[in-house]
Amino acid sequence: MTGVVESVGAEISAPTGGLAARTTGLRKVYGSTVAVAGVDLEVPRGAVVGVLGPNGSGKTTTIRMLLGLTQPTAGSVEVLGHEMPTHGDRVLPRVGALVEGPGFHPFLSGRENLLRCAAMEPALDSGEIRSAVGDALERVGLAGAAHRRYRGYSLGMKQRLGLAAALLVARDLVVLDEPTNGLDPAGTREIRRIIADLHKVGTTVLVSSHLLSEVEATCTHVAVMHQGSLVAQGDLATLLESGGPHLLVSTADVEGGLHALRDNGIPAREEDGVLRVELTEVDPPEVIATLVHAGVGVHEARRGRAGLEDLFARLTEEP
Ligand SMILES: Nc1ncnc2c1ncn2[C@@H]1O[C@H](COP(=O)(O)OP(=O)(O)OP(=O)(O)O)[C@@H](O)[C@H]1O
Repeated sequence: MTGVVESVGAEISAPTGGLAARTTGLRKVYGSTVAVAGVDLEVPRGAVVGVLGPNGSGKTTTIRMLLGLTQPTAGSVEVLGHEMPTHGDRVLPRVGALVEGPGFHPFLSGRENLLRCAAMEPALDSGEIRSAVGDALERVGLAGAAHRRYRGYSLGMKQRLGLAAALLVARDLVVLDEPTNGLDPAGTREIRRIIADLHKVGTTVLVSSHLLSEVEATCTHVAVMHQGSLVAQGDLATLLESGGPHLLVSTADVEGGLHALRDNGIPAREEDGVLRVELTEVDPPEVIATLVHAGVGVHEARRGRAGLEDLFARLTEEP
């Protein structure tokens, strides 16, 4: 995966309805394959939205259509208040993107490639190009390897260069397709930090991932894709709780715990060797007090977050 940045002409206009991007009935069909099956995606302004889904669920195709890189079979796309791809020339300079596809010259160095990208950024004067490139290389941790040919870069270094290109100038929206692909744990942490920094300054970020843990660590909102469809979207906290808040209690005496809770009118069941207590009518202190009072030792009690985890497990378990 290599990076490519979209550019040209900077201008600010407020997107409608507090959304930085929106798709309506977005669909893409390749022959007999329905890659994207009518997606209504909403990307709130200022949010970090994680597009989550197993391989082949349509994340990249959706992102490519959002950026005007792939023509939809049906449906519409609005980015920063403008129809895409019709108004791509107005919108794309304000959008930094790291997406799959060829973008860099194999025989040029990382720095030379980035200088070429920077020369196409309308927001950069020629006098600002060198320092913008230097800053971007520093920011993604590639300054030390900037003189080396792109051809010899590892996947992780290619990812970093793509990200550097996306961050050459301040953007209103940054779109990252699987940005941690090929990165080691330290590189993954750096990407998280960069996303957090973008969020702090109010940049909207749309980032795809097939890892729930990745999305949980970085995103304020999530959109879950499965077989081309959007099966859930919303703010992360709400989705995580959507299966109903519950408490998972580890104890050596599960049977005793079940009796103690049920005797006190607290519905509970065993789940994978621990007690699961729905928190609709009781709160965690009451559950723990009931168990302790009955002489059932509590090793650990934690809030379960069934909604998104269950949903995502169901998606990823399918062949
Ligand atoms: N250019 C293409 N031609 C034919 N089929 C395609 C093309 N691009 C994507 N597809 C198919 O569309 C479906 C969705 O692919 P897409 O790359 O959007 O999924 P994804 O969720 O991004 O997967 P991954 O996590 O593996 O990148 C897949 O079945 C894929 O094989």
